[in-house]
Amino acid sequence: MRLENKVAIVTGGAQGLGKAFAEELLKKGAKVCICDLQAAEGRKVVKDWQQRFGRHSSMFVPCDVTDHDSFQNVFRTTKSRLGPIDIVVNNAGIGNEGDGWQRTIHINLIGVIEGTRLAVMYMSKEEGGKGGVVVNVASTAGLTPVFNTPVYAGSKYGVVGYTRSMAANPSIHEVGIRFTCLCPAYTDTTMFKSEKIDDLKKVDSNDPLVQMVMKAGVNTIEDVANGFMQLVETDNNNGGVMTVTKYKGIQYRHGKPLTNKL
Ligand SMILES: NC(=O)C1=CN([C@@H]2O[C@H](COP(=O)(O)OP(=O)(O)OC[C@H]3O[C@@H](n4cnc5c(N)ncnc54)[C@H](O)[C@@H]3O)[C@@H](O)[C@H]2O)C=CC1
Ligand SMILES: CC/C=C\C[C@H](O)[C@H](O)/C=C/C=C/C=C\C=C\C(=O)C/C=C\CCC(=O)O
Repeated sequence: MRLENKVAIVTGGAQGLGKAFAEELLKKGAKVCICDLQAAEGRKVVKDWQQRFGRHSSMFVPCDVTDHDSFQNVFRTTKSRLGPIDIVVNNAGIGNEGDGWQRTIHINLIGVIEGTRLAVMYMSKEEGGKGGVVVNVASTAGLTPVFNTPVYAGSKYGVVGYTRSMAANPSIHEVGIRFTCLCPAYTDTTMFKSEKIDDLKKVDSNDPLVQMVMKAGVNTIEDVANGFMQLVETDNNNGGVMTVTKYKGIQYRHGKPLTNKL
């Protein structure tokens, strides 16, 4: 997919991976709407991008992906201000395992399903759209058990299964949308820092969590953004599940689609 003048929505784009994904799309000439709970941060980020990439390059819409009306407003506003939507990145996520764990499922799984359904409504050729690509951000915690975050892992397993099932639709060619999944391992963002693993490493390198992280390694945000761009730009990867790990790099599971030369 050539990205020049394409229109993208990135949820959870005010910081971390979502912000990085949006910035890489802007660098390739796409126009991007980010949505997030963090309105002040989101507006600050977009103000910087408008100075760097042009006043009409990007926009921010405050949104809670668990609130259907607020989420639908993102699509409606993006289409009216930037044009028909080509790319939807369901990235927003949290990692709460304690009180209020249900919100982890609501944001990480139900929010992704909501965003994917809105993407079909706005991009499907059967609905008058131009087709496009959906990138649902899961995690390697959606592919392998993670003993200390079972709720989070459950939400991410759900994202992988849901996304692959959407891609398996026999009439997918009439819909004209690629459904893909991005599964990074640990990545150095605010979410990862909340795990306080670095503090743990100082105390007990025999801790099973430390050992799991040491085995998987910790990605930089750039490592994951590189995988993300490959996922978006490769045209024949419907159903593709991409892992990004420090020790294996970028890999597709279930067979590796060719990376088309743009
Ligand atoms: N950091 C890591 O180690 C990994 C992260 N991931 C996934 O990548 C995605 C992004 O993670 P990070 O950038 O690390 O997290 P982060 O915590 O740095 O950023 C998440 C963003 O999502 C926003 N957000 C949270 N709930 C929201 C809601 N209900 N509606 C709208 N926006 C909301 C937050 O305000 C924040 O700006 C998440 O889905 C996460 O599960 C996957 C694998 C590894
Ligand atoms: C509460 C959540 C907070 C932080 C967690 C991070 O955000 C992140 O999402 C969690 C990642 C967990 C990864 C756990 C194990 C990773 C293992 C590997 O990457 C290596 C093994 C398998 C890779 C998957 C596969 O190809 O089978």
